[in-house]
Amino acid sequence: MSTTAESTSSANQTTTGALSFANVGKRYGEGPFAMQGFDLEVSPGELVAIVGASGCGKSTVLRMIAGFESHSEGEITLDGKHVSSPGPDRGFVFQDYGLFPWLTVAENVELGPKEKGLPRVERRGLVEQYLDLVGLGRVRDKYPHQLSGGMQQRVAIARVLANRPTVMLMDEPFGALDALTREQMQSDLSRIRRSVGTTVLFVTHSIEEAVRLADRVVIMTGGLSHGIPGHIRRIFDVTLGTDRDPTSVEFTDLERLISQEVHAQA
Ligand SMILES: Nc1ncnc2c1ncn2[C@@H]1O[C@H](COP(=O)(O)OP(=O)(O)OP(=O)(O)O)[C@@H](O)[C@H]1O
Repeated sequence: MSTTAESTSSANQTTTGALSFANVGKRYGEGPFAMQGFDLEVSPGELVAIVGASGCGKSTVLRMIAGFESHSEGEITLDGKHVSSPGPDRGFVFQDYGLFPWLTVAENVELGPKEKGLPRVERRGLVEQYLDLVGLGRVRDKYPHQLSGGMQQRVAIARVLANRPTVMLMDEPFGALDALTREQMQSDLSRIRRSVGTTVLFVTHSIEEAVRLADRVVIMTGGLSHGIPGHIRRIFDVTLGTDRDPTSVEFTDLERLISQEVHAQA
């Protein structure tokens, strides 16, 4: 079982999970554009972090890829296919975990494969594989309320990965965690995504978190409260390698540059 999933994953690393936004804009109802002119190409297996002031449209971008929201103009494609509704090729990790409290950890992770109609033995294999990957094999029979916040978020990640998505969308996933747990989750996410090869779009308010995790950092600015649609201000490549030291000069220099851009006038 694990061999099958791993070979699918390595295929992901080179072939699937290419996201493209071409001149994408979003209006809620008949209101003004909340965001507009969003152009971005994301390569398979890339982790792109989106930062920017509150209300510039970061979550809107994720929700449009997820298919939770329609886009009003432009085009979004995943591996060349137009994105218009939710699908198992895109998994969403929310800040508040979104686990079903009446299901055990294993049952939560098994949900997606069950919906897909996979046979029981294959489902169990996936549950084991992804709970092991997030380090939670031992709590498979517990309920979400019996776990810490960090553990619940790990279950949420395993639940998404068990669907073997090509893209994982993460909206402030570690925002509710204490600093130590958050750091641990960041290094776990780096390890996990290297292992599964899924493309990741990651929204965060923490510039340090973005620099720790991302291949590129997209800075958004503007938004309805500024009177102009949210848009991309600048994109930074992060070329700090895999073992990033937040106290290094290179790290703090980049963090400072990004912070200046985020806090500049819209
Ligand atoms: N369902 C909705 N209906 C109407 N307006 C909305 C809706 N969802 C978001 N908006 C508006 O769209 C704009 C962008 O919201 P969005 O949540 O994408 O911003 P954000 O950058 O993620 O903000 P935050 O960092 O605070 O989460 C905001 O002005 C928000 O009020």
